Amino acid sequence: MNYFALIPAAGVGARMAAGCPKQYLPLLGKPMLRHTVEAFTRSPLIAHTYVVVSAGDGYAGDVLPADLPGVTVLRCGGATRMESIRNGLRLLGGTIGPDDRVLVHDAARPGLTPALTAKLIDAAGADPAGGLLALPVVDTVKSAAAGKVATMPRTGLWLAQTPQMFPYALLLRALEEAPDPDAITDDASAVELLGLSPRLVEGHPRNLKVTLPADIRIAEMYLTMDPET
Ligand SMILES: Nc1ccn([C@@H]2O[C@H](COP(=O)(O)OP(=O)(O)OP(=O)(O)O)[C@@H](O)[C@H]2O)c(=O)n1
Ligand SMILES: C[C@](O)(CO)[C@H](O)COP(=O)(O)O
Repeated sequence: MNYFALIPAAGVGARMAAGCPKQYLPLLGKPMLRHTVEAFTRSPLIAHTYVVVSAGDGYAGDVLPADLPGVTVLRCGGATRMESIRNGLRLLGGTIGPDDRVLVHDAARPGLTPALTAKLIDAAGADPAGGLLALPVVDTVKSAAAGKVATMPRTGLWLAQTPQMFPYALLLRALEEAPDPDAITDDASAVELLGLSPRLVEGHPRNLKVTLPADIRIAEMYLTMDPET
């Protein structure tokens, strides 16, 4: 069984309001996407890394030159994260075997390390339902609906990170069969809709999703830290 990384990188980062898609913003002088890709190219467990960008992406060629070893750019991005991933998986049908594992990882999570990838593969690589990095909720959780605020029990709640790792055939089927793809915000939820329970493996705060401008400084701080922490 081989492990492949698939990085959806076709979003624009609307919440960032930057002059270019957020995955190309410099972190410590290097585009965010390059940090993310290198987390996989530095991992001996990953056979190849595929990056999904939009057809008209004008940045990818500079950030990920065609001769970057172990990396292929696929210009098949869609209107949503899920569409970008599904389009990439369809294109890789003849390349990745049904039981090979695909690790889907957001371009916007540059703090991933080979150690975290190894932890996920070690804990869930053999699980037919797959698995994902996630963090147990540490804050008190409130719900607010129709003017009523209530407190939710936080026991058993986790925040999903990526990579999210599944057998290729299972993930493609889950995304093809999802009844409401717009409601699917991560890959694991599509697999859960098939009645399966992907394994939760504790991740690390350094693997944050860079979503808001303030996240850039936090991501840079983690990138200066020892990747084994
Ligand atoms: N049509 C899309 C939308 C998002 N993504 C990717 O999905 C990941 C997670 O999405 P998010 O970080 O939320 O990206 P955006 O939707 O681009 O940003 P925002 O939520 O800030 O608007 C990112 O790596 C992004 O590049 C994608 O490949 N195709
Ligand atoms: C997949 C994900 O990173 C899990 O936390 C997240 O849902 C993706 O972000 P989006 O803003 O929902 O696209």
